[in-house]
Amino acid sequence: MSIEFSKYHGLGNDFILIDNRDRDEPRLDRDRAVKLCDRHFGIGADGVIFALPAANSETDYTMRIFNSDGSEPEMCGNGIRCLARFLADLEAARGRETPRSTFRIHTLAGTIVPQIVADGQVRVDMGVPHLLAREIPTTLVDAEEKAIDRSMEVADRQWSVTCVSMGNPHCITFVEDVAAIDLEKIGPLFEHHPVFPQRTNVEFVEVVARDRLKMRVWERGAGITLACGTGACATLVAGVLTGRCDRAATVELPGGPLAIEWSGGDGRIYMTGPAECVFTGQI
Ligand SMILES: N[C@@H](CCC[C@H](N)C(=O)O)C(=O)O
Repeated sequence: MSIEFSKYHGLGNDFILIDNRDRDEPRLDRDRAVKLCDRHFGIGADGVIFALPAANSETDYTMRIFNSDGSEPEMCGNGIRCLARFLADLEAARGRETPRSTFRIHTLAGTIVPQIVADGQVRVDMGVPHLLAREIPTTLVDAEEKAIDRSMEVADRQWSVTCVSMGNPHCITFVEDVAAIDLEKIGPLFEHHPVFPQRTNVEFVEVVARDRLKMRVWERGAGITLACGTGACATLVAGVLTGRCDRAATVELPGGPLAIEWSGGDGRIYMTGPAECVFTGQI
């Protein structure tokens, strides 16, 4: 069996994209996805994304994603920008008369709407953030409480953390110097900490200015990545909730910047950033 794939990245957060529009189940199982993500023995990627048929009449397509460890997250911000470009490319190749620039994508985190804008960047309506402990989920505070600037112990040290769900869980810590964090060591300890029953993504953030945040991430199921879209959104929310930043800011990641805005009107988060095709091939 041969399967066509495309490799895309959003600020170096890279994915193998599979056209899965002819069937409801992913064409590859999790074990195969893990092998393909391997950077030495496979294609190399942070995850595999499947473009599936619409789940209902309110959406155009469905996105499913496997992390490089084979687990399935609810959402992926950089991934959904890549998916939008991939779908636009597929529709253009099929000669669709009026190529779409906006897609309503069904995800495990609800409907997410990416839009390809004039300069080729993708602006995504990421929905509203969830803050209650049971929604993250975390047992750091009571189920109906919010974990904002709460203390937790990791590696014999107290960290002040804020927890935000963008459909997937994030634990954000503001630090003086983000470069000084030993992410390789500390990241997995947060990810697997017993207060996060579904594990967590963890972001370390330095406030450069009220509209500029520098962030490094350890992703659940993928480890250190060059960028995390949902993580950048969660970071801005944590910054606003703790009075550290404005509602619109640039989040600088190792792979480049993302523009994030938390609307004071509808409470939704908007993320704008690039997505590029690197190469295509056949498995
Ligand atoms: N890189 C992503 C997030 C991918 C999912 C994450 N690893 C998880 O398990 O929640 C992004 O850009 O948002």
